[in-house]
Amino acid sequence: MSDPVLEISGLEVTFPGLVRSTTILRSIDMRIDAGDVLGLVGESGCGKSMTALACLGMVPAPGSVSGGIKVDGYEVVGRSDAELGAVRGSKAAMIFQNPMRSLNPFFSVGRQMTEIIRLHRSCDKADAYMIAMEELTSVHMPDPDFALSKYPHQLSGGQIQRVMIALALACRPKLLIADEPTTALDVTVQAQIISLLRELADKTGLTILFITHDLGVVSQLCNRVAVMYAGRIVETGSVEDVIDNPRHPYAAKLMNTVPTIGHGLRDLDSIPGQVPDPAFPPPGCAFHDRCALAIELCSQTIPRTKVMAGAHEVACHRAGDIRDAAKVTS
Ligand SMILES: Nc1ncnc2c1ncn2[C@@H]1O[C@H](COP(=O)(O)OP(=O)(O)OP(=O)(O)O)[C@@H](O)[C@H]1O
Repeated sequence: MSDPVLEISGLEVTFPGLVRSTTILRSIDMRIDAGDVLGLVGESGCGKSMTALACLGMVPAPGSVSGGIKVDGYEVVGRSDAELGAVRGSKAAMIFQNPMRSLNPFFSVGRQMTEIIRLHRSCDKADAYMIAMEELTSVHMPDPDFALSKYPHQLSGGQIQRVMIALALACRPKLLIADEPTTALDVTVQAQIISLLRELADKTGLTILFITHDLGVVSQLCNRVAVMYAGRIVETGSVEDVIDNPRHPYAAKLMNTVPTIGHGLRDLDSIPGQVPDPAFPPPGCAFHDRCALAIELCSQTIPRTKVMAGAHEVACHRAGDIRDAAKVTS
């Protein structure tokens, strides 16, 4: 088995508070192999973005990080900002929901792209411009020369997201982290960006950690899924394992009872009850008070992760019973 592109082990992220500290991420283990596209899903506030930020050593102060995060073999936890320069861009690059915020409105797209490319590829201005043109062509920007001459506000949301993907790829990262990169785009443009990412994964073997609320996108784009709940990974497996045969009651709820919205893609924010406040985590399994299958043990003991079959892993005391439960709760 080849070395993973991303290997997270025992990751915890904690923020100090006036009265008590709050642990946002708990015992996260995750592995992404070369060429995998892993969808990280879960309700709002469960810790998806914080996991992504931790991978680039970008947890905001005063958060503290413990555990291990290896990106292409390089340990991220405990590194200084200067050392993390070796990871950001060249080992892992990130694209965000609001790409406009990542660019400076006062400089042309061309100037910003060439400066960043020169920083990572040690080349002169003319070569950086050629690389920018090539990368914009590879993300199907209609007129790359024209796009490079424009200021960010003169391009559409979809075009700016293509610029950000091109910029990320120009640095030749091993891992692309995409944090809800299509949420702010209209449906047609969303579909174009998803199909572009799928094409890049197929053609170049790009490894992607894709954060989303949208299970339709997971089915189209990803080959693996990790489901997060209240700062923990509760189920991981292939798309077929997790979407067609979920074993955690939370994942089963997401996959079976979530209504279809507008354009036919399913959104996650509709399970009755609420994700617990991370400052006051319930004892035992954090999902037990929303779970139709909970037994006494669930309110007492945090379930360990069990391997169901192959790479399908579930952290639930009732994981063995969930095939029937999924039918009951749907
Ligand atoms: N800078 C911060 N300081 C303290 N707590 C934070 C900070 N940023 C996020 N959190 C908390 O961390 C938890 C996880 O947030 P995160 O943004 O990772 O969730 P998410 O799953 O990405 O949600 P969404 O889908 O809405 O983006 C939340 O409870 C949030 O309030």
